[in-house]
Amino acid sequence: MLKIGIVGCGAIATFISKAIARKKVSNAKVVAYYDKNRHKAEKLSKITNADVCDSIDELVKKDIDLVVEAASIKAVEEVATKALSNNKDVLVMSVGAFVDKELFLKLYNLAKDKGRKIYLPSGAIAGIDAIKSLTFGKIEEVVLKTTKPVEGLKEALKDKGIDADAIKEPTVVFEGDVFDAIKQFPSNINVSVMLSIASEFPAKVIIVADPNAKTNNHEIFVKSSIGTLKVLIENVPCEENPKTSALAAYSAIRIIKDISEPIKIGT
Ligand SMILES: NC(=O)C1=CN([C@@H]2O[C@H](COP(=O)(O)OP(=O)(O)OC[C@H]3O[C@@H](n4cnc5c(N)ncnc54)[C@H](O)[C@@H]3O)[C@@H](O)[C@H]2O)C=CC1
Ligand SMILES: O=C([O-])CC(=O)C(=O)O
Repeated sequence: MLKIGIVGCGAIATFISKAIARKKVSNAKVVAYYDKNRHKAEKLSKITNADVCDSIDELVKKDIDLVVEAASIKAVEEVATKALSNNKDVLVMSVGAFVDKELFLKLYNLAKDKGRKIYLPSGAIAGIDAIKSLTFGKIEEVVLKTTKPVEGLKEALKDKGIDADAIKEPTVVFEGDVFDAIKQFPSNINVSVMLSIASEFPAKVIIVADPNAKTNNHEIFVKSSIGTLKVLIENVPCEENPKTSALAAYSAIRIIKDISEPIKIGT
């Protein structure tokens, strides 16, 4: 039985908790939660009967195998460092944190020293399996075009001084590299960092705010000497947090299932 601790008890943690409680993953159980808002952890503990912790330190000292970070980019360094130092594997949802190469190397080396694993789920995009394989050839171009309903981009647009309510037609609100994309849209474009890590190539990113969109769409283009990949995924947003696609949560659930079972399907 894979024992899990979850840091961050929002939309993704809710999906994971329900999937485990409903036995969609039968060889795993949630043992502990921590959220800076204790009330959110208490809500999820009612689903799984797991303990509610008062700190990350308390959670990583529990008898668990895997710590799931589903909180924020800012939380990743502390959660992953403490999990790995306490001999736990860690699954990171806020992959955008790894745009910081120093942090990536620090956690990579810590995991290596400790003999532990860092899991980065495909999240809200598809095609990571093929993109990883394409790195054995020469990658020439990586582009991500993300279109989201205006509502899902509202917070980030406000921070950029853009009035989301004034957007009446599909509008490009960002065009640039992955580094600026994740800085300006930290809760919307973790997928661009995932794509760049998988392809080992900095992605060009275009973000469109569409007042008529009902889904979070990600169009991926990767040109390489091995082949050209084009993927379009139209994701249903989570009710609890429309910025986040349900697929992102299900990709975490799928990794948990893969870790807990004797067979792993796909790359
Ligand atoms: N890799 C991917 O494809 C995707 C990644 N994400 C990222 O996954 C993370 C979780 O997403 P959601 O569940 O939708 O977010 P959410 O906003 O619904 O929930 C996050 C929870 O974490 C808590 N939290 C934030 N910082 C914390 C900290 N330092 N310590 C403890 N708790 C903390 C909040 O109180 C909240 O309850 C976010 O960073 C999000 O941007 C989201 C979608 C796709
Ligand atoms: O869930 C999505 O569609 C993508 C997302 O929010 C992210 O990558 O941060």
